[in-house]
Amino acid sequence: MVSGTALIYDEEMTRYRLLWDYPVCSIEVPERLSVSYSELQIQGLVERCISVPVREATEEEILLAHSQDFLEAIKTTQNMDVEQLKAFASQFQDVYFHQNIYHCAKLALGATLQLVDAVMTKKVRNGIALVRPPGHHSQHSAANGFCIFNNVAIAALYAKKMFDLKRILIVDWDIHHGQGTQYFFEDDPSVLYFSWHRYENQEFWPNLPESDYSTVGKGKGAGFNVNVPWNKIGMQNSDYLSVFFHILLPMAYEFNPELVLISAGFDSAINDPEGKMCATPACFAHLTHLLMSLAEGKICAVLEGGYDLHSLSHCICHTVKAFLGDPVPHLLNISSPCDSALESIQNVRAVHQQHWAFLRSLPISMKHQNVNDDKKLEQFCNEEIHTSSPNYCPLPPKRTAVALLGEKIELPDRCLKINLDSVPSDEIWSFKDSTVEGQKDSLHLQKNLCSVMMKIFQKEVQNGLAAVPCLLEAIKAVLSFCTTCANSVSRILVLYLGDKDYPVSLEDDGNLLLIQMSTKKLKGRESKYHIPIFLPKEGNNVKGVLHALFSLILPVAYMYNPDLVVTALSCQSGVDKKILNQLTSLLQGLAEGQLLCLIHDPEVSFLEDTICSLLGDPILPVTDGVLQGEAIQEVEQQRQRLQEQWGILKTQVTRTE
Ligand SMILES: NCCCNCCCCCC(=O)CS
Ligand SMILES: [Zn+2]
Repeated sequence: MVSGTALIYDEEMTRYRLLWDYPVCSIEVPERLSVSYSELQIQGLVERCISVPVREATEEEILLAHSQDFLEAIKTTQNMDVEQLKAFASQFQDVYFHQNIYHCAKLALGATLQLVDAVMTKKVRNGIALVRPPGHHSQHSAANGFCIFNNVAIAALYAKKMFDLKRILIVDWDIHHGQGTQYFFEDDPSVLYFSWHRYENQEFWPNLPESDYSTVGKGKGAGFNVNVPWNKIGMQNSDYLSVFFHILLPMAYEFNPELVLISAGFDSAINDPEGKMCATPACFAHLTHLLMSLAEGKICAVLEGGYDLHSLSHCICHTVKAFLGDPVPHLLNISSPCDSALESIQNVRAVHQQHWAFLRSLPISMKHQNVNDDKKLEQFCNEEIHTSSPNYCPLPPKRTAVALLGEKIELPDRCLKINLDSVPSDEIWSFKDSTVEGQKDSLHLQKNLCSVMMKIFQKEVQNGLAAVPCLLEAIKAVLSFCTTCANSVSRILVLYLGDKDYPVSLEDDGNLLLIQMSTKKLKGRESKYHIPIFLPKEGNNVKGVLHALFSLILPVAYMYNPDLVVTALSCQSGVDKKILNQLTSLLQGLAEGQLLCLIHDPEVSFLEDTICSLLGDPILPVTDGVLQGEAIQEVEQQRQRLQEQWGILKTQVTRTE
């Protein structure tokens, strides 16, 4: 199983800087790399990564994207004096040159390609290249916006050529539009380019009409270029997560990429002088985590922008920790996106409706700019960053406590087996679903669940799994355990996949959120904290689980912000096992990864897959990501109904007044 996170950095890339007075470019300083790298060292992350050396890109690699003339021109900067460098720079927009910048641009590109090689040849699972100059603004024959060679665009072209890839996703979360990258792949359906960027109705740099949501790609590439404009500053974690849930993730799963490249610019984080946004460094741990279930975890993050050294270095550390599989921190106060963000989300979904199955059958209208929610006018954000850099502390080993498996499977040694007392293993399987036979059995059940949960709460393990005779019994046992023994747990999210009517206790005090996915319409009383989701069965397969996951379950779960997540699944539920593994993997972004999986009447193969998901191993992609009409309608109706209580579910501006 592929593991390991590559960290690619060389201090040679700090050896160029601005040599004359050019205010627009003064923020792009060498310290961006050196400060970030030293923060990685302080947090003990350098030694946890696999160091991969940089190399110079070859001319052939540069020419994958750039013209020969452009390359020859850049070469000449090596022998220029400052006046000549200044004159040379004036032919391009917002970019400066230095005698050593050509060398560093070759190293930045070489580092990027080294990362692609390491991931594609399975030396590592994922990784990050800390490079400068950045790349996503540079074009066939033009340097632009601090960028010389387009590192990520060439990485995609290189990966297609060297590894014969057919589907590559580029996620550009930098706060500037990577127009250079867009131009390279506008008519190419094999590269899905996604970018959000500060736009302010074309008032913000690079002030291009083609950066708006209406640019969806050309010809065969139509639908494979996705622009999400931020028309106000001050966007927060909720705005960023909403775009992932309601636009990027459904598209990414439908596209099913073989490789994910991130144009990882962190000028989209709080306190950045360019972005003036409010998303916290911890948010980038979640953005990273949410992408890690794609492409069997093959992700290459390449640094683009990011100019506040403190914010930048903490964002990079959060990204690396997520890559390493560390628990991702709680995000507080997730709620409805602001109206301006909703307007952008609505418009992106409207123009892409014809290109993506998950949107096709929805009633989405265009919404033109007339929103003026001044909430985003404030220059600075109301939440200071929680960047008290965690003092260096080794995390508990990523272990999974497993109970009640009998002898059917031998567990990976990374698991902690809860030894059963003297109950002979064959008896364990004797439980019937309807009732738990005899007092002994339910007592036995309780004891085993308690031991798994104790280990989770004592942080001896990250998460746990228990094969149980009856899901409803087990859920009740878990809840009673938490109320009695674990006072640190005040909010529990239970995701129950089954048809039994769960006896919802009357009090809706919010310390239990039950989301139940069922293939039959549940008559149970629905309330804010009891969400029944009906998913029609087609043949023996339940469709729309992924759609429900992105449109409903994850957004509500993030807004609820539980201390513990419990999944209660039954193998007979008719849900594709690969989808259940995606669900198990994605839900680990909540509750700092404290997840307990209850499985009824498990099949061995499913147990093994679930354990792999819990251990953070790469999971298989879902091939039939294309969703079905009816299921989408059902989920859409639930979303419409719940969005008043769970604002994160909104996907369009609702005129309340
Ligand atoms: N401050 C408002 C003016 C905007 N100046 C933009 C300068 C180019 C930025 C390029 C960049 O950051 C690469 S990620
Ligand atoms: Zn940028």
